Amino acid sequence: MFLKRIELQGFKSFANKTVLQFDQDITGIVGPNGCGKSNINDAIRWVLGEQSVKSLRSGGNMSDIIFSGSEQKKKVNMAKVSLVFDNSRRIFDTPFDEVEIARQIQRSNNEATYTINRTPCRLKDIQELIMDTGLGRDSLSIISQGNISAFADAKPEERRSLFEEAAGVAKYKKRKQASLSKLEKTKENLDRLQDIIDELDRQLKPLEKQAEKARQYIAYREELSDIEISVLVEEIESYAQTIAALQKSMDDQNLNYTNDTELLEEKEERLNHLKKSAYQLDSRIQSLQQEYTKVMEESVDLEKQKIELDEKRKYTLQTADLAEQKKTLYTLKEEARFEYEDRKKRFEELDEQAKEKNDFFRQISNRLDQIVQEERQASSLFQKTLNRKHILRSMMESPYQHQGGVKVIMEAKNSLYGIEGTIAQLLKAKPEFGQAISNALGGVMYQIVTKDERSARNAIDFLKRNRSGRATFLPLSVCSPRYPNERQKAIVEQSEGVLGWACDFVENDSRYNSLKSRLLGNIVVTDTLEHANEVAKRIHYSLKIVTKDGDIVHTGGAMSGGRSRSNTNPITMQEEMKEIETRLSHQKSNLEELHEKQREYEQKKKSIEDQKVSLQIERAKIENIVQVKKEKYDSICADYNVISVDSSAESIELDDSLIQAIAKNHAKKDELSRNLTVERQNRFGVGEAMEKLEEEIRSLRRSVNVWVQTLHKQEMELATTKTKQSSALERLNTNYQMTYEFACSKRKEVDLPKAKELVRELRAKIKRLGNVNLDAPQEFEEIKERYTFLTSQKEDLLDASKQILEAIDQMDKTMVENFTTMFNKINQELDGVFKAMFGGGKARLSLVDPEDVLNTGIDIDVQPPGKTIKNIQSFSGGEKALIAISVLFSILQARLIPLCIFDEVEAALDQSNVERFAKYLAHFRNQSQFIVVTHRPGTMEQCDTLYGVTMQQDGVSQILKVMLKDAVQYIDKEGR
Ligand SMILES: Nc1ncnc2c1ncn2[C@@H]1O[C@H](COP(=O)(O)OP(=O)(O)OP(=O)(O)O)[C@@H](O)[C@H]1O
Repeated sequence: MFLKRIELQGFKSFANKTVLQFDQDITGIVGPNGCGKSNINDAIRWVLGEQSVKSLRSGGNMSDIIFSGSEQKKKVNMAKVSLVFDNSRRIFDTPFDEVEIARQIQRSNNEATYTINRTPCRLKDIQELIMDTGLGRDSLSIISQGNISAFADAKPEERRSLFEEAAGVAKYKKRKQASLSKLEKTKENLDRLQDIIDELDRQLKPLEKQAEKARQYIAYREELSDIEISVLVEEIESYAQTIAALQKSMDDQNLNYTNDTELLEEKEERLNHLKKSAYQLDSRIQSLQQEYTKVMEESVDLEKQKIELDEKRKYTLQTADLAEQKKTLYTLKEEARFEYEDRKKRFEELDEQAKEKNDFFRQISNRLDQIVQEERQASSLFQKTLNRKHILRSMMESPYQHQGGVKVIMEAKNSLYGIEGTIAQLLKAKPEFGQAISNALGGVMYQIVTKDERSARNAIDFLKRNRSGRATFLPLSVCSPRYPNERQKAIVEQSEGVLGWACDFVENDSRYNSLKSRLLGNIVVTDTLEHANEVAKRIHYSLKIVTKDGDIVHTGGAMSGGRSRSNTNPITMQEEMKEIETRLSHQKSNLEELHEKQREYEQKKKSIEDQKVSLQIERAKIENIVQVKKEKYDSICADYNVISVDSSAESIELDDSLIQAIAKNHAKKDELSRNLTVERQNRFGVGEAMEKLEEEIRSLRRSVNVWVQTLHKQEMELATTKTKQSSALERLNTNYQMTYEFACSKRKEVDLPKAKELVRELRAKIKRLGNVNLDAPQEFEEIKERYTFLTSQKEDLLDASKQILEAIDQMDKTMVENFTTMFNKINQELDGVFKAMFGGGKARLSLVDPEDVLNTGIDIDVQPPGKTIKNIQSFSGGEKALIAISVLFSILQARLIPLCIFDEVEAALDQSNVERFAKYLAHFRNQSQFIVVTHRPGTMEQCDTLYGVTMQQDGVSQILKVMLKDAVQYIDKEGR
């Protein structure tokens, strides 16, 4: 048997678990009205998926099919029905030999659950399982009295489903439906896709242009950066060379300018001095000249007197007697002697003076040599200090030469965000505390203070990117101040030798107060290391102590100190520079003093030399005169001695006033003349010196002028070059995020003028490109990719819809074929069945629209024996039922239907027709299984087994299995 068993529990009137076993082909279900027979039919349909509450003859809800209770029996809350099929013939498309389909419903949630072979499943699974098996909703396999009459009364289109079910096209129809909705969806998808594709297509064209532009821009930029980096490096280098050369030249010029200016001042001073000397010399010469003129006048007068006297004596010698001659000669002799001795004495005096001058000259020369020596030493010391100043100045200009990272960050400061400066720049030591503060800070002075952590991160990134070394950053945002505790404070401030706290000796912007106090707030400054040790001991080595000299007693007691050869650092530089400036100023004034002395002694030396020469000349002159005077005296002595007369000449009272006056006059004249010569020589020397000086001053003024102009020009050039250099550096930083050092590693050999021209051209090209959307290439690629993807999707969808259409076409063909075949087959059978049922006549099925096999309605043309009416509506109820039964049997003939459930289908037939029906039904024994609900004995007769359904007072249906012979008795008992 196909349907082996039905189990009902809680379903409608079957409150208790009830099992109906089917062992025979035709099973009759009999019983009085209202006992629950049709409920079995309902139960089968319910399990097979019936959803219509109405067709199940129930209330408004599906849960109304659950046994609702009776006067004697309480309602139940669950209904369950299961059907057990024998599937050894594989009527269901499943590999199991037995298939149990069950449905269950709870009153509480009104929800049904399904199982196939006790595995939960969906309603759809059950529908698919029974599809085209002949058990479907629209088949005639489960048929009631109502269906039978409805078939005859139905419109041709409504009848069609029965034939479709018989032809097994339902699955194709369903598949077609699914395909059509799939096609619809595909079409919708296609439309949506097409809209998107159109939109993308609209975007693609302008985006492609933009992308091309962006690519061009990027290519230009890459080319530009390639060249410009090299150009910038070249330029920066050339600027650096120019700057170095300019600075060197300016240093030289400055030195020249300073030297020349100082020289000029000095020379001008000297010129003034010389002018004064010249004036004094002129006055002195004038007064000497006047005196000399006077002495000369006196000399003329005296000479005149002397000539007159000598004339007289000459006359006496010629005319007087010997005694008188002798007297005269005696007078002459004494005068000659006087003159001789007088000149001799003067000669000796001059000699003495010449010697003295020589000694003095030597002394002055020695002193001058000494001064020259001192000047040389002072000058070399000055030069050394000056050199140190230059070194220091270049160190100040580049204080982080040895801290690569710090140097790079400070150079790129302007193009980086939030760089405040180094600790050394922000915390300035007060005078004399540079050493203490710099040692207290140590390496920390090179840390770079940033606004916040983000700026520090940014700067570290910059160093990494450029591989430019390391640096330590101190974000201001994390700087909390540090203070000594009250106890430390009290002890420190009362200790001997304490100068204060390190932060007292620092000047800074108030913004950096917390920075200062964090780094120096609890460092003590003392005057000496001894005091530092004492304080450290008193505070139990809990604070760092630094001496003014920079020695340190660390927390814990470790000590460091000493002095390195050069302890120049950014903090002490300033102080050292000041100290050097002071030293330079002292050394300079010392040098000037020495120069002054040197000049003074040179002048002295020259003057003494002149005097010496003059003395020598005079000495030589006098030496001759002494000789002449001696000869004259000797000659007069000889003349005197020749005269032998005694004239008592020796007793003559000599009047030598004239001769003395003449001698004095001579001496005076000589002295004046000598002095005049010396002074004139001096004056000449001064004049010469003045002229030379004036010439030198003029030339110096010209040089100073040239230095000033050159310096000015060079200053301008330096400023311009520096600006150009920093703008090139800034361009490197801003445009390429590169430091100069990093850029050097990227540099290529370029021909600078050509490269510059190329840079200009590329810039112009970039400018001509106008606004550029740099995201365009990526956007274009993305959209293009999407466009291609969607286009291929569209192709796929088109293919898919083509395939669906083909499948539908194929399904249509199959359906037409199957339907036509089945229709023809049923039609063929119908006439025979009809004849058998009606005992003659004829019947034929026809398609309303044979052209549209898939949708056409179906007409039945019947002509019972002896009747002429053809309109089916005009037949009686029994006839209509018989027609419907004929069609049903025709279908059963045409195809296998494994199970048919007839619920009082023959109710409207008369006895003879019931018998005919029942006999005909018996034909299908061994072919199909029948479950027949009936009240008609004729039908019952043909049943192999009968189930009697009874309902007692409690409103619960019960089953009683009876064999046919018992049934006959049963019928007899009932009297029907
Ligand atoms: N939910 C339900 N709970 C309890 N009883 C129910 C329920 N639904 C229907 N019934 C009962 O089932 C009976 C109707 O059964 P059914 O229609 O199968 O009778 P029948 O034997 O086919 O009658 P007839 O021979 O007149 O066609 C009624 O007595 C009805 O009260």
